[in-house]
Amino acid sequence: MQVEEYSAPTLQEHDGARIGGGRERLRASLSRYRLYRPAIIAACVGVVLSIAGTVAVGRWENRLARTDFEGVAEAQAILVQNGVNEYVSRLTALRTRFESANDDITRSEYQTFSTRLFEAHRGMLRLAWLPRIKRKERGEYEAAAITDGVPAFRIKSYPDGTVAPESDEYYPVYFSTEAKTSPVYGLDYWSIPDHRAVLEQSRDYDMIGALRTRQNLINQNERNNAVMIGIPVYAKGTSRTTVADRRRNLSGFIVGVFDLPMLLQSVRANNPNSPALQINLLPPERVINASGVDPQRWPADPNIWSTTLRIGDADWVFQAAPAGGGLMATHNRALALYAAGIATTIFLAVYLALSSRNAQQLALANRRVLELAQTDALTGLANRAFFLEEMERINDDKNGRFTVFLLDLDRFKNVNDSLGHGAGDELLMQVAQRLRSQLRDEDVLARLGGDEFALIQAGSSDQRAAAIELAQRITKLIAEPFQIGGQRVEIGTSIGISLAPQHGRDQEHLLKKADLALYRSKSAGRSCYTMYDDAMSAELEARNTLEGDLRDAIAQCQFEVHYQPFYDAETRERRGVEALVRWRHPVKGLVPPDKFIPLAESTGLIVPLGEWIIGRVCDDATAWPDDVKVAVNLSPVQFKQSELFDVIQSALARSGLDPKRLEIEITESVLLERAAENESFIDRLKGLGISLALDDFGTGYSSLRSLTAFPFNKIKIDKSFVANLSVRDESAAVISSVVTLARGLGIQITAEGVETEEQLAQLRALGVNFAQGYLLGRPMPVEQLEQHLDIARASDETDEPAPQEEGTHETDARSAAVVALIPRSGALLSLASNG
Ligand SMILES: Nc1nc2c(ncn2[C@@H]2O[C@@H]3COP(=O)(O)O[C@H]4[C@@H](O)[C@H](n5cnc6c(=O)[nH]c(N)nc65)O[C@@H]4COP(=O)(O)O[C@H]3[C@H]2O)c(=O)[nH]1
Repeated sequence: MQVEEYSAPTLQEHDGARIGGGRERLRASLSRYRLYRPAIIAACVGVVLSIAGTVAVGRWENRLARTDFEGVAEAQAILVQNGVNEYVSRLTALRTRFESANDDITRSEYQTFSTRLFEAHRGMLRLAWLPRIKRKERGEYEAAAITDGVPAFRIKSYPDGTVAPESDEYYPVYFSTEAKTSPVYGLDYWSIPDHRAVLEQSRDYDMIGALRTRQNLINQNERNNAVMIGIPVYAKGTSRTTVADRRRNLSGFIVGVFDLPMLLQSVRANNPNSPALQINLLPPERVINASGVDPQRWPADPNIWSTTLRIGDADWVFQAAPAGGGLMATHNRALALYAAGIATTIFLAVYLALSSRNAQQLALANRRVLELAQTDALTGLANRAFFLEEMERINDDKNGRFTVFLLDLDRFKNVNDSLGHGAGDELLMQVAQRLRSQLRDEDVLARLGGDEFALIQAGSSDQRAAAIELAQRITKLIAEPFQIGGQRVEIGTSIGISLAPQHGRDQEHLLKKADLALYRSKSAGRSCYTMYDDAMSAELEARNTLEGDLRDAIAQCQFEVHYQPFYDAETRERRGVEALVRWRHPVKGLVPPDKFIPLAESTGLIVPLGEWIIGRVCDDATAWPDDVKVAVNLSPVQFKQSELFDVIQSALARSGLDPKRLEIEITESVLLERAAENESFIDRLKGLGISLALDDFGTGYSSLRSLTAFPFNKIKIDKSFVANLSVRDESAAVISSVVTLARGLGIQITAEGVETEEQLAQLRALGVNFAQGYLLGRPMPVEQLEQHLDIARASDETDEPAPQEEGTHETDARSAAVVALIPRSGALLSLASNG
């Protein structure tokens, strides 16, 4: 990872889908319509049904009302007919009276008789006697009337009321129920054309004539809706057989005027429960229209009911209409039904709308829960669960051809550790965005957790080529620098690929194989991709077998600790030994640590194994002379165990080994994590008197910062530097600088892997403190070492060959050969001399 200052950070926007506003709005409207469709349909159906119901009930109500109305109108017509009949019968009674008495009736008799008739009938306006006055009788009559108390009685003409001109005969109002001062007295009905026509007809045919009077005659207060009935009176005892008889013998007319509204009022007063009607009475003149319909008898208005009334000798038209203008019944039921229908509709529509909305909200909530369950919260990608489901779904498709990629970010941990988790999160989001940009819609991208991503590439014609092409693109894209919080960050990605159906169909196999390939990419140096092949499975199988064996080995104590001595580079005096573990495999023989330590570390088995080693080493070392120090390697995995300090302390306590004789060797990678915890752990170790060595210096990170940050007592220069001493001048230069630096810090230096005298001489010249290597002694079992030490002590006088490591790799003969060679190297001599 490289971290540099970056001045203008620009974070790319999340590449969410953007759809045109118009389409979006249309889609929103459609989905709203779909949501509320049941409510809308219910509302429409409800309104239609309400209207239909209202119309039907309205019609039914109308029919009812019409029937009611017709019944009432008919009853009123009967009542009016009765009233008219009664009225006419009274006029007829008056005629009888006149015809029996003839001229003998005096004004006062008339007054008495007619007032009785008049009072009994409220609709009557006037009852009058129109005598037939011949020209020569005029003066006599006028004088008699005045004598009777009618002031200034004169026979008058209609319409201006002036004195009537000379005529053969007159029919003036002579007797009347009016007050004697009324101007009606003397009015000649013969001068009123329509009155005269009716009267002439009634005279000629001895019938009761009737006339609808529409104009005020004399009295301005006279009502318009009046009916005049005229009855001819013939002279007593005269013939009335022919028209001529009747014309000749006519002595006058009884004229009655009754007011129609008043008559109806009186009818209604006698029937208070009858509903109000507007009633019209039309005279018998018939007007037939073009279609042959009598508009009076059969009016177009359906609200008018009509019948005929017999008045006098003619049929009059009686018309009745509801007083309010419409039919009598209101549409209460229809309105109530309409109101109830609309209210029910509204209720139902609102209920359905709310239910739909609730259902939608529930569905949305469910979908959100499902989404959350399927989505990685940080990146918004699919999560592991969804990814597995998708694989299964695609697997179910018989023709499913797809490629599985597993991706692991390289150096992501360093970003997290150095820039913080916020930066780590931001980096993951940007990685997700870059990956997404490389995929098609049908591909599936997921974050499985941490810095692990996975994707399914949908099948294409050349699956393998397409997979490689995509892997190359992704590797290149992720290797490009990121800008995180104003800083430039460089990482990489390792990819493992498996193909379906070639490498299997079910998700378990495909993921396992992609994982194996990923493992290979990582061990191959990262930032690369690997496609699965069957050899990887074989390797895995071997590894699994080894893991099983390793577990058994720990249980069955198949391990041994061998010791390799190290010496003072200058004097070649022994200084101590390094403990190096070996596995005595029942079948494979002695297995070196680099074949099982990494596996023990990845499986966590290193923890119990390491605990055993420390105990073993402490126990062994207590038997050795005090000047022999013992160094133990600690794995980074052990270092993370919080119990490690207690393990070391109790091993020391149990064995009684002086902590000053114990040296802990760690590699620099241990120090890169958990700096604070490491510092306190190291302080506690040093507090006990244990010394600390930095192993494999020159490989890996080799940061000088570690040297100054932690209180190392020793640096162990890696054997690769020593091997290169004679080949590359830089190696000597590096060792020289480290020696200078270490001296300045008060740290001692051990050179590992010293195999030749030349190397030893060079190292000595460079100022290295200690030397360790095959030249001086290979790792060896404890008995051999102890024997060697004893021998060494005992052989102060006798030459002894340098001790050799035993093992299945070396035959006894070979060991003997090596032993035979050692004295020629001179190492034994120095051991012996310094023993
Ligand atoms: N070519 C060459 N090699 C030489 C020479 N002198 C010593 N060596 C080898 O160099 C390795 C030194 O150990 P190391 O760097 O700590 O490297 C060790 C150490 O990292 C690890 N290891 C060994 N024992 C333990 C242990 O008990 N615990 C832990 N955690 N790691 C251990 O395994 C590594 C390998 O151990 P070994 O196979 O024993 O290999 C040993 C040793 O046999 C030489 O002149 N030439």
